[in-house]
Amino acid sequence: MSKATSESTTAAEQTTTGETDERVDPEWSNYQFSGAPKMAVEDLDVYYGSDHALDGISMEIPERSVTALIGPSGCGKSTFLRSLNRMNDRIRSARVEGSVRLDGEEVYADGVDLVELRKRVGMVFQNPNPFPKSIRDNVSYGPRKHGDLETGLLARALGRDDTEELDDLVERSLRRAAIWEEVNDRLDDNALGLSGGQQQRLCIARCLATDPEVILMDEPASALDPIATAKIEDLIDELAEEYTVVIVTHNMQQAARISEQTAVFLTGGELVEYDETEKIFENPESQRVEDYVTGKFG
Ligand SMILES: Nc1ncnc2c1ncn2[C@@H]1O[C@H](COP(=O)(O)OP(=O)(O)OP(=O)(O)O)[C@@H](O)[C@H]1O
Repeated sequence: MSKATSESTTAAEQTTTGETDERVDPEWSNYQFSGAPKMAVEDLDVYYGSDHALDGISMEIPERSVTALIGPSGCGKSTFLRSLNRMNDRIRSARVEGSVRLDGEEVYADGVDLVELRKRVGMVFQNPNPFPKSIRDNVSYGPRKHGDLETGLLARALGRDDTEELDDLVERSLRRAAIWEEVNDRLDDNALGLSGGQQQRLCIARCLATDPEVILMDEPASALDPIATAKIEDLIDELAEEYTVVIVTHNMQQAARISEQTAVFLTGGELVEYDETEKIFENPESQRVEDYVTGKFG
């Protein structure tokens, strides 16, 4: 079945990597939704040295929903995710051109406070990465580091002690991350003693503790077993009531289960199609996307 029926979109020779000269129609990624976008990306190019990793990406991300990014290995999903909160700035060879806006404000403008940006746009990585500290200290790490909450001898000596607020924040964040019931009797235990799935929910709690508006997730369940994965998926579903979630996943069933809209990146760092998840999986416009989601390559 070919979806590329117009003259201009005829799919050409398909290789096993999905490379083809099928023209990418900008209409295929012009996903329309109601309300203002939480994030808006326009003509985004990212280079690593002379390698062109993302090629002219434009897409808008609706708030309080789950947006999935899918595509074969190396097509630029993680690069795109990192460009949303300027994590690519940490990579020496990376160069970013184009625009990313958060609530209409340019993320790449001069003078943007990167700490503040990454508080508003938090990130959860593929492998759970708790600090070798207590569960409590892991969750409260961000607010303490940023000086939002202070505890301890020095703080008390200076007449400031936010221990109660901190305890509240730890409980609230662990509850929101659906792990409170499992750890509330051992908050002072080392986080490395938790299972992989618990560690990942703890990392989500740590991210929530800085009160983000957008949560970027880079394959957050790929290192977990099916039961732990199901818990993370349920959690993502709940989080989307309050937060804007953008998730990279290799697992297409997962994208289909948890996201409202899906963006498909293909070889060469192109955004080929972006639409409601159901449309992407059941009736995509692009032949290459159809071949990818039906498992013909990738
Ligand atoms: N730190 C880096 N330095 C140089 N090149 C990089 C770096 N990170 C990614 N790249 C290159 O950029 C391209 C896109 O990589 P990226 O990791 O964004 O893709 P991806 O779709 O997330 O892949 P995967 O699914 O395998 O994680 C690849 O060619 C990759 O080799």
